[in-house]
Amino acid sequence: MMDASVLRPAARRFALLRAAPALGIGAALVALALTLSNDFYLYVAFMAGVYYICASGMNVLAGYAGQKSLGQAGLFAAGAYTVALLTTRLELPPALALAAAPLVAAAVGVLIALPSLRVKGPSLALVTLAFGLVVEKLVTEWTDLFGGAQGIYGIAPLTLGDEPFALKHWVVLVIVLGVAVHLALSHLLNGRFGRALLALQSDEIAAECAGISVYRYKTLAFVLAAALCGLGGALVAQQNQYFNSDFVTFHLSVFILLLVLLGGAGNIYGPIAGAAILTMTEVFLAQWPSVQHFIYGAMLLFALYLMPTGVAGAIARVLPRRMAVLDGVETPPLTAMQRGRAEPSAGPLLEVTDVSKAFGGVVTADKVGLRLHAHRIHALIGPNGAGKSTLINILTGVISADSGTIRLAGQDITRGTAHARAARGIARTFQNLRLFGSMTVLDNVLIGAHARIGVTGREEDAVAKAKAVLDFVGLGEHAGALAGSLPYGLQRRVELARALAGDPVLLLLDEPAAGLNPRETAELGQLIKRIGQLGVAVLMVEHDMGLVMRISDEIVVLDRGVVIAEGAPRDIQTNPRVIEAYLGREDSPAPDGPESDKEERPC
Ligand SMILES: Nc1ncnc2c1ncn2[C@@H]1O[C@H](COP(=O)(O)OP(=O)(O)OP(=O)(O)O)[C@@H](O)[C@H]1O
Repeated sequence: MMDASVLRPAARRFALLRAAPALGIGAALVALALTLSNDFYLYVAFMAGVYYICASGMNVLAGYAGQKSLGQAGLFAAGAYTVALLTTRLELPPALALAAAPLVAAAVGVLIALPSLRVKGPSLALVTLAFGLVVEKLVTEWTDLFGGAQGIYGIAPLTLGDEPFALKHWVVLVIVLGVAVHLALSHLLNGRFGRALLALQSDEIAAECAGISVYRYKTLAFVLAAALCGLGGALVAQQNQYFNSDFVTFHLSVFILLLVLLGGAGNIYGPIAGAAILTMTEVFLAQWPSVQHFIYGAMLLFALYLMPTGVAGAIARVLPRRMAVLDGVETPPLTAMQRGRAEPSAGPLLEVTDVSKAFGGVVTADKVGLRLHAHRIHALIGPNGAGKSTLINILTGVISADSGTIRLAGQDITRGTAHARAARGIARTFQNLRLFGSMTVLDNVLIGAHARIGVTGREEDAVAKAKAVLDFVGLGEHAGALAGSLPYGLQRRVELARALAGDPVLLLLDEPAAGLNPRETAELGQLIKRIGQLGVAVLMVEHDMGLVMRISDEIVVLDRGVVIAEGAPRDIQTNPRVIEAYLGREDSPAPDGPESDKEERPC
């Protein structure tokens, strides 16, 4: 066994080793390009490189963040017209213009991100489609600036000495840029950033509650995709030394999306496969331009219906899966949550005062007051529809209260977003499981640690801590399994591990025993008690009265949004208001002690 700190130089060597194949292939491609003298082949290679650069950005947006944009032609145009206008109108140096192109496209990307953040799925496709059409119209009609179909001539290319770049130099440049983009994106996407994007694609609410700012990450994905598409456009404009509105078509937007979907969305190698296959297809179909659109449409349908993981995904399925787990790294047992070290005798960790919430005429929280303490297990019980889940949603920032205040460790968090509250140490599980099912158990837990890891955190430390959390909940051997493939009881534990991974000070559990058998419920009870002993304040919404009475230090009873009782389990069992609230409803069992857990309530 070795210590994680010993691993640092090894990890650096490992990173270099990971970069070696891309650098080697890049060097081989450069050597090959330098031997080529046929302009046609060189041009095909250049366009393959440009398509790869555009597709790799689109993969971040569509493949990882799940935002299928149909407006990339507009961003390609933003880059192309930037170099065109900067070099012809302002006569700026071509290298400076090329560097400016992705920045201008990124700024346009922010503009399209803003409306797109409010919509999803087909509506998102329509918003981005509209953007592409607006740009197409703009560059066609505003002839004074963009030259319309006549285009802009005399775009200054890059130079070598005093000579303009030959086609061979452009090919070398796109290979160098392609390798750099690949390495940068591999680094980004195979870590915290990529996990966050995949998480928000899978479930935005669960991602927010794990500490991920969905808004910020979606915007970043739009910006990256825009910058790389703009770079592609700029390269084409400078290499051609000409650009006109005929380049900016809906067809181009579909083509860029197809590069990703056919190659393999959400796979770092997808854009390489897409660019290789579609460049070849384009060359082949050049003799029959009339069937080009038909074939691309058919390929899009094929990719969407028959090969949802694309070519790279299909290849990955037959290759042995590489485990991200660092074997041999010592994982010290969890003895305390780093932030959950408040003394048991300290004041309340969470103070809820007069919180109210109504949906139309339904009042789900009516001046609710609550005080939760570190090291203690609190249960929130009440008949169906009492407002328990709503209160959990209010405390975690998933929905906002109409009035009242919430203070965590003395700080007002009433208006804080869900991800900001998660970053402050409020973690939760959900009544209906919200796992990232197609990701590994380890990745689910790492996503839970998103805010704690931070931008500067080291991946191997995060993995070591995630493994410690998995061992703590008894899932160590399942780290590499896909979360969605586990039996239901284990999936519930994965959600619990994800919540614990962020070092919470407060853990909110929404019906953690729902769907568990009696043995699993008993084990869960033990686990929750151990979590309390780590210094965490636990609030558990639960209908299994056996579990509630066995492990709770304090119980709060909610009925129709009103707190009708609070106290020790023994007091609650004999409280007449509580008995009346339960017995008044046919669908809810009365809280009559541990024996009642044989009567499991269907959820
Ligand atoms: N987003 C919403 N819009 C409208 N009504 C809602 C919304 N969320 C909850 N409600 C209503 O608020 C009431 C309380 O629901 P909530 O899910 O909080 O109750 P609960 O105590 O958790 O119930 P259960 O034990 O059955 O899960 C219900 O009448 C529900 O229909």
